[in-house]
Amino acid sequence: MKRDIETEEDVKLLVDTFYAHVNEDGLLAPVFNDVAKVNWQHHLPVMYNFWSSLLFGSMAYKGQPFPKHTRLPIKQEHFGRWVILFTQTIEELFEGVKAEEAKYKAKSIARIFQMRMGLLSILDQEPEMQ
Ligand code: HEM
Repeated sequence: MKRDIETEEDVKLLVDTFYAHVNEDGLLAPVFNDVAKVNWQHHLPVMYNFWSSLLFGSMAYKGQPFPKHTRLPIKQEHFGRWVILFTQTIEELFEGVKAEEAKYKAKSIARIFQMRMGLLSILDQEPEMQ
């Protein structure tokens, strides 16, 4: 039986596994590596802090995520894939209340980003992302 997300080590495993999947994905990997030229040694610890703040209220993340995304060439299909990979990663590794919370928060933030980028209207049905 799988465990829930309980420790900082669990968050690290979640983030590392998720971005490993992102890096194998034909749609998302080029955005991170070719367009944004992400420095993974920098980005991964930022994402540990982000998810630790969201799930455990650690307050370790102090940034503003949205502006980092506005100039990326990303559309609904990219967000859809991001959410699928994130959901699959959680389900691969964990189960429980925090695991459900992480999936829900990821979906909600993806939806808010898309609305702010004009990719999704408040009236749109939630796309099938499961
Ligand atoms: C199509 C989907 C997405 C793509 C392609 C994408 C790509 C990126 C890129 C390229 C960066 C900048 C990394 C760097 O240069 O250091 C970034 C940062 C970040 N992204 Fe995303 N992202 C996506 C969706 C999301 C979603 C849904 C969330 C939240 C649930 C999220 C949270 C963040 C956070 C917290 C940062 C760090 C911002 C900072 O440096 O403070 N991203 N993302």
